[in-house]
Amino acid sequence: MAARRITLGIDLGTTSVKAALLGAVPDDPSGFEVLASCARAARAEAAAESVVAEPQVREQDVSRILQALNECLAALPRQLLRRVVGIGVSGQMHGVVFWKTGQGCEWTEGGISPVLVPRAVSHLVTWQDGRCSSEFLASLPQPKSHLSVATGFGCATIFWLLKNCPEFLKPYDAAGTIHDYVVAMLCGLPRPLMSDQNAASWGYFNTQSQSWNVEILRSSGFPVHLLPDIAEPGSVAGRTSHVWFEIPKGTQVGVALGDLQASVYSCMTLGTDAVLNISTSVQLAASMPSGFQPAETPDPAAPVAYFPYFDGTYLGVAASLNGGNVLAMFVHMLVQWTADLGLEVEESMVYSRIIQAAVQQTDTHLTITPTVLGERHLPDQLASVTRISPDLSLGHVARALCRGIVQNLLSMLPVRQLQEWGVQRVVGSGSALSRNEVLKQEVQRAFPLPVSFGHDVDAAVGAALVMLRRNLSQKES
Ligand SMILES: Nc1ncnc2c1ncn2[C@@H]1O[C@H](COP(=O)(O)OP(=O)(O)OP(=O)(O)O)[C@@H](O)[C@H]1O
Ligand SMILES: O=C(CO)[C@@H](O)[C@H](O)[C@H](O)[C@H](O)CO
Repeated sequence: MAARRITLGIDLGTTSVKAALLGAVPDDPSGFEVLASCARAARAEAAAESVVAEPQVREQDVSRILQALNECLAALPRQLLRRVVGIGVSGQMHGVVFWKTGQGCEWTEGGISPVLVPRAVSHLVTWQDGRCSSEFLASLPQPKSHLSVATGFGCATIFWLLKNCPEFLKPYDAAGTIHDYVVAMLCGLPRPLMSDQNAASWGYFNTQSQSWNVEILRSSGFPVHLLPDIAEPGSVAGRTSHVWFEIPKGTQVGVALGDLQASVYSCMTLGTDAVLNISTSVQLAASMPSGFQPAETPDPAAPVAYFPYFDGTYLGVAASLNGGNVLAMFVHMLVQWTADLGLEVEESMVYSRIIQAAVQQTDTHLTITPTVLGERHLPDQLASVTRISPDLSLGHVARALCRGIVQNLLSMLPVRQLQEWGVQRVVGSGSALSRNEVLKQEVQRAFPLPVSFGHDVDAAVGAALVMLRRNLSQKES
């Protein structure tokens, strides 16, 4: 009997790194099962001290991300890792990391097998970075793309660095998202490869022609040599250059996906499904009919964006910057206030207490618009709290916060629009949702459509699933 095919999916998220092992199950309607999974908090933001003295800077330490990745791999069953035939990688979109070709990492002995350790690599400037003000963005050339450029987008960050710290860029000759970097390091690629899913998230990329706006960028002095080569998402980027946690040397590694597309891929079973993913941020996405082409020019005021999916198709997406991170800020604030009062409390305990309190408080008049980080289409609109009554219990606040996150998203992409697109069901995904009963209740309350909930390592599952399906179709042809 032929050995069962297993693929590994990795998701390099903003808060955590996740890994999932998938096995093919030909008799099951989904065609796969999750054999094992693992998640590790990266705590990479706290560890990153920026050379840039700007309050809005959001950077992450790449060595912390790789450490979390190594910990995830070490926790997966070795007898399964030995049988992995393909690795799919996804991660936080929009961000940019720089490295020196040939010196981006080192493989060092790590006990069981060699591990990846970053070397000549910058911090990751993430999608949450706010250094590009509205005035700065307005000074940039107009892209030839249907997607507008926002702060935290790779090309905007590079423009900012070029203008404000040109010395910073000098040591580096390669750039990519954090997941492009990991793929390049696993395979020892001489030049990074990037899928259109991630290229579109950097800005100045035309999805119709599948090319960067090279002339527009070059004429503004942009270092175009830093733009990665474009390749199809999930196509083979290369093969692993070392044995890695028992995964054989020479295993195929796919061109990295966006975490949005990977999450959607893991749980959208029908073209009439919408996917609601709540993790650090939150997205509501539905597929556009085949043949759909977005407008030729960007509309920075539009709350819905059209992101490339697979095989020339698009997702219509409301991508809010304010999701699980707003709850995390609230929890962090409570922990800090408690410490200021001379007491100590664990974050995980605060999460479970606020969720419990809000489960008891089934309704509230309190209204919270949770846009603490603004939105890409409304960067200057911050959060607000209204309809405050004397009964301001923890339950009221936590319930209103969860409701606000869902309502804010629906104000960007109303149910009516989903229905016009033919959506008949909503599938919920993401670990902020799967761990929070109140968010689930608010999602069910908000959608007049059937809602089902997936698992909490969805993007990792999606990345593994793309590789599993590609591997099966290669074997069949
Ligand atoms: N103990 C907890 N109970 C409930 N929710 C929690 C708990 N700890 C964290 N969360 C929520 O989970 C969110 C982090 O989710 P997750 O680990 O999926 O992030 P991520 O995958 O790194 O994000 P992304 O995929 O957007 O990059 C936090 O922002 C917080 O809202
Ligand atoms: O949440 C993210 C990273 O943790 C982002 O990659 C989002 O997926 C992204 O901002 C959005 O979905 C598309 O703009």
